[in-house]
Amino acid sequence: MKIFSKEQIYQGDKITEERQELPASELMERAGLQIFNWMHMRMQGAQVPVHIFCGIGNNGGDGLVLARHLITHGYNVEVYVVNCGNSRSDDFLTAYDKVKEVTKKWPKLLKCENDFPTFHKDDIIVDAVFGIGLNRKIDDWIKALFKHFKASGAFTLSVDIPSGLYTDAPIEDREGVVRANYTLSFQAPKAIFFLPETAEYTAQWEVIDVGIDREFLMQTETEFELISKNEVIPIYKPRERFSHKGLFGHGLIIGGSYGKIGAVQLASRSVLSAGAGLVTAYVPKCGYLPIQTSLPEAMVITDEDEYSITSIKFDLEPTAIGIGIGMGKAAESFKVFKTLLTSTKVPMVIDADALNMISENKELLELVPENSILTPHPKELERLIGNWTDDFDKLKKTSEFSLKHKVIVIIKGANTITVLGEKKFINVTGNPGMSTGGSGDVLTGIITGLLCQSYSPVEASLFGVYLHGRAGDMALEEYGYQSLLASNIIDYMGDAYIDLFKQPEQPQVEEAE
Ligand SMILES: NC(=O)C1=CN([C@@H]2O[C@H](COP(=O)(O)OP(=O)(O)OC[C@H]3O[C@@H](n4cnc5c(N)ncnc54)[C@H](O)[C@@H]3O)[C@@H](O)[C@H]2O)[C@H](O)CC1
Ligand SMILES: [K+]
Repeated sequence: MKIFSKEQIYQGDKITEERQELPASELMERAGLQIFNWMHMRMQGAQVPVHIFCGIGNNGGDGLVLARHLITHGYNVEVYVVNCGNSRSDDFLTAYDKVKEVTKKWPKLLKCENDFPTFHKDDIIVDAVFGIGLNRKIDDWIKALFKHFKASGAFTLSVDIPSGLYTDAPIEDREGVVRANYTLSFQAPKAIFFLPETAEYTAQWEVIDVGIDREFLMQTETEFELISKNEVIPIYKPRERFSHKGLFGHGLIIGGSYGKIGAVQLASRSVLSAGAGLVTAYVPKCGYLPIQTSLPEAMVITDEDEYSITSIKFDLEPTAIGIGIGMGKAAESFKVFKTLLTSTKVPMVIDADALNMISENKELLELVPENSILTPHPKELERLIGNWTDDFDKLKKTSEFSLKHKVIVIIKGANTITVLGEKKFINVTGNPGMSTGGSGDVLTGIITGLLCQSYSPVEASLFGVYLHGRAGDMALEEYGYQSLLASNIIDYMGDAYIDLFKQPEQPQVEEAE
């Protein structure tokens, strides 16, 4: 799913109004009605007090349209206009007049803290103060209002985005942002719902379709894209009936050192669970027995050294290589890694200590083959690209790094982001149970396994990250957040594949009018 920028959203509105020949404020009418439908379906006429806080722009206008529908359907509604400026938008004013047509109880004007209403924790707050149009720091009394929302403990529903967030810039003051229990966002989610510094402001989100011009939506290229099942199904390569293991490639996992052989076992097993035909583990001698006994499906080649990798010599032709897991940074390991970078022609996933070796010897970057996949967690990323001031700065620097060195960077985290030049793909699967030792080794193995089956490096990255997270989500149901182990993620890879083609269960609730 595409994630549009603020400028693209405004442009989409304009194009839609022209092409569909819509009267002014029709999109706002659609937006407000859809939010009403969402609430009405859940509330079924319940008389819970609903407090709607409207700004003076179009986000506020959406709140006013919602208020009108709730009032005409007999809900218990209080409407407030948060008087944050003088320039009310035209559509806001139209929506305001229409509210006055349906009730004698006019919206209350809030100008300062003394005007704040009190509410109960069982009430509902609708936050329609600021949408994507926020363009400067908010006043202190509005910040106090948002703190007042939070202190009440009432369920807070944000319209489009939690007020106080910018769509394309970091937060200025963390207390000046509404904490939404739910956000109903128009046409597409916003990137800030997924970035580490801003995701916490909305516990859940849903997209509301306001009927923006389809052609515009299809043809507009976006910087961000959300990767969920719909996006990976077209990537999936089905198996032919008469296939054999020779068609699915031979993965080579290079890594391990004394005490860190398990990482290679996990990655090698993941290569096979992702569907590669064969896997070979290249480990120091001390890894021979553990891998042979714990993973009979794998072949093992050992280094000359007992404890670490000192010479990478093999006479097989791997289809893809995953390197760095548990490898350590011994001087000899560095030398052979450098040699491998110059000699290898097959696609490569570079992880863990291989990334750290690159960070400590930046000249290695010149040798990294084009389209290699780098899989850093945030600390490893910082060592690679330097520190950043905020999420936006981090993504900008990662894009520059990706463009300069022609590599794909997978920033691992709660919403793993795959960066390919300017483009950023945000993954939706995965859960905090996966923050456990070995989880990254599994990801490296899965992506290597997909590269073996002729998925392109971008496809393997997106599909691999998705499958890894999905398998983790399915494993969570059995093991729970605390007990989930990296090997459980591998156990659920089969289910993650099968789940790709399962139809979601249809909700049994009838739509309200
Ligand atoms: N396709 C869609 O997504 C649709 C979205 N809609 C809604 O419209 C808003 C965007 O509306 P806009 O009027 O451009 O901006 P806002 O309502 O977010 O408010 C801006 C408003 O407030 C002023 N302002 C900005 N920053 C501050 C500040 N710090 N302090 C005080 N005042 C501030 C600014 O000058 C404006 O006057 C979008 O989010 C949706 O909710 C459409 O209704 C339907 C189509
Ligand atoms: K809002």
